[in-house]
Amino acid sequence: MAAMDSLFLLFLIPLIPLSLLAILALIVRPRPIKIPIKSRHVFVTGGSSGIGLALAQRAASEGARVSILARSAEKLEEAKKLIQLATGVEVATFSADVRDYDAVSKAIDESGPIDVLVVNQGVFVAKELVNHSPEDVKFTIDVNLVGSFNVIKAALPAMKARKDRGPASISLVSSQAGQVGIYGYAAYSATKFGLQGLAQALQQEVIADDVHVTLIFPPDTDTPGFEEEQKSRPEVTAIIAASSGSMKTEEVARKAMEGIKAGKFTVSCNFEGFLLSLATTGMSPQRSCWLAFLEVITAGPIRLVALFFQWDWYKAIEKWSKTKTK
Ligand SMILES: NC(=O)C1=CN([C@@H]2O[C@H](COP(=O)(O)OP(=O)(O)OC[C@H]3O[C@@H](n4cnc5c(N)ncnc54)[C@H](OP(=O)(O)O)[C@@H]3O)[C@@H](O)[C@H]2O)C=CC1
Ligand SMILES: CCCCCCCCCCCCCCCC(=O)[C@@H](N)CO
Repeated sequence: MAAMDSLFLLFLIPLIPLSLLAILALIVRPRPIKIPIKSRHVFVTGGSSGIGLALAQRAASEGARVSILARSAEKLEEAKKLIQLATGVEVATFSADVRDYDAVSKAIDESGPIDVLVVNQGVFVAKELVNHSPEDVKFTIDVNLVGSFNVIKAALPAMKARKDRGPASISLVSSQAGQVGIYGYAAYSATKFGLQGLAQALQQEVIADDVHVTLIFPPDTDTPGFEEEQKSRPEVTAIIAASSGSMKTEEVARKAMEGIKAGKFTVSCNFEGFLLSLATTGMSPQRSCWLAFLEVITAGPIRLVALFFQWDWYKAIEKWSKTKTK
């Protein structure tokens, strides 16, 4: 009898995860979606350098019509030549500052209705807040956060008005420093955390128009912007950021494009980034029942892992501040 009972229990055990998975498959929202790239209009802000340039080139090579926007006309021209050389595709360039709503709006209207909007422009200087001038803090917020609002607001009416053109996408390039606050990134992290709120609210507002929002979270990436940042980055910022290693620009663009096409809300770029996304998923939408399953069963343990990371980082900060005050 006892043997029968334990056999029965043995059959019952797998039923628990299986029914959880079945429930999640029923309830995850929004529903999974695929975003086509070929023959569509992809518009990339900050498309003249680094991650944005790599994304624009990737979209062109996949058969999209591509527009790029940035401030410097020279850098835009260079990027245009580079993409043409690599893919044979001629991209449209728009010189505008994302802080200037009218200029952004004019460029977007000129470019024609957008199917896939990639909001990627960003500035970053790693500096302790005490050493950061109020002007620089405001500049970071204006370009990274207010600029993103400007771009999306300017593109939204035409994106919502599309008829029979398939699912559209608005993706935003955040940062792993937009999932966890990091020493030296008070202003920068604040702007990238801001994108999370913008993206979550926006997804609810545009789902009925078949527009799908994606947030991309790269680690340190070997772009021209990063090269510049490294010249003055506090040592402890570099130590903490090293927990997630660094990636090649093309690799980040490949991950980002895969995520956009798969219609994911959250896109992590490496293994540490995947852990970070599990740890910080909170109230964000999840389209995949498999990932939802993983989020539910790892919720407790991943918090423990996060606390170990914090332990390690605070040790580094303590050690570093001692050597500094000596
Ligand atoms: N590199 C990294 O380590 C990481 C980067 N990121 C994020 O990825 C994004 C791209 O970064 P990355 O490729 O490194 O940066 P780059 O500095 O290499 O390129 C930035 C791009 O944004 C444009 N840009 C900057 N300011 C403005 C503005 N006010 N108006 C319009 N365009 C502007 C630049 O052109 P121009 O100057 O001519 O305007 C350029 O095309 C950023 O949002 C960044 O925060 C996230 C994680 C890691
Ligand atoms: C639960 C476990 C979590 C484990 C991993 C945590 C690792 C976090 C590292 C954060 C690195 C931030 C890099 C910012 C890059 C960036 O945006 C700058 N280069 C400026 O552009």
